[in-house]
Amino acid sequence: MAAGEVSSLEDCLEEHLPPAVLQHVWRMLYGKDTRKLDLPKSALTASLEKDFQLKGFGFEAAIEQLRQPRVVRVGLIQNKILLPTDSPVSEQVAALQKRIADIVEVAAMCGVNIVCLQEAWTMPFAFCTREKLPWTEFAESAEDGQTTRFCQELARKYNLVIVSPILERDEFHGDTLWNTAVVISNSGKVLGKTRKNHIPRVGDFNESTYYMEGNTGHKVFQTQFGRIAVNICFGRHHPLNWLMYSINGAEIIFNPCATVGALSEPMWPIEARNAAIANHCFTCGINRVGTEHFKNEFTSADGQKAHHEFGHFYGSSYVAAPDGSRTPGLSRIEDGLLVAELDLNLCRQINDKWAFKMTGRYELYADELAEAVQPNFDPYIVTE
Ligand SMILES: NC(=O)NCCC(=O)O
Repeated sequence: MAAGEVSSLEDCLEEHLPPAVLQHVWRMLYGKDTRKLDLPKSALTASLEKDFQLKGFGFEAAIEQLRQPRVVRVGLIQNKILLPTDSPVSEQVAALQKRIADIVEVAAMCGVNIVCLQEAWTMPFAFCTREKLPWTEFAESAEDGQTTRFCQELARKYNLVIVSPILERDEFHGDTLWNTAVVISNSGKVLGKTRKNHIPRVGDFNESTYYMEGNTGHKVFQTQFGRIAVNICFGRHHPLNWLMYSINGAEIIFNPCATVGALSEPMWPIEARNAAIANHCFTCGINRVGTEHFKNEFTSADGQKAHHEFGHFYGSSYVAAPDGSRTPGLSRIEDGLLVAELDLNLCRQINDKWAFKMTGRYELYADELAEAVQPNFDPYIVTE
């Protein structure tokens, strides 16, 4: 176990609660039981050899008369960086690519159709430092950068869709940097890209020093395995961001993140799960793991001493379903692959049951928000 870090909430409960009680606690905390997937022995052996956690769970939907089940397997990958942050940029990227290639191979063995990697997966989360070099050197073209080409090869080889969140350099628009997820089809083609809409200005997340708020709206990508969208990290705090992906038809919304325990851990199990409930879709929260060390000290502008570390990235990646159930999380300290089998029919079944879309009264909010964003907005407060 990493110094001072608990491996997971699930491990703590299993260690300390009697089995008869545990069963009720799981139901109260995680809703309807998810089925444990029977993953191939070869995949389990490979995950042990390559030293990452492998877990698999399935969500059920009711059998319908007129629609076949729409079963898809997603793979969520969380990982530490591998080399010291002052190693040459190209070596850091190459080491991470090798690690991801190993984990994606196991995802393919488990029949995964769509893989999502963590936010800015090719690099340390160096935005705390506010230094430009060498971090901006990790930025690449979304269309034909070496990371996209690497993912294209994997996508073709294993016939799976890959969501690859990177730091993007847009050479055609003044070398602008963006925080972008590239969606690569199982055919190997780049289906498109979608940029992070909401940029944090909290704690050491000094990301606004590097890139701009995304300008790609709320795109949804039609893949062979269902309609997917990507709400990058800080966007998970914004219910309207999730809502717009859902309004555009997303059945699965991936939420690749980089976030640390002291800041956001109490929010983590709630936000993506609530979005799955509110929007009748599946959501997948992915967070990196480990503690990253930077050579030069930086301050948090809070009067405390300068330091070299951002804090602990607590992993805990999970999948939530529209009926409010969720998988257990991956470890808080280890690399991991979470495989989840989803029947996308569950989205419409829950929509028909709870009807949050039908009862949403969006026209009320459209009108009121249109007024609220005007410079001369007068808040509707009733006084005596
Ligand atoms: N990467 C990122 O946007 N992190 C912000 C902190 C958080 O949302 O928990």
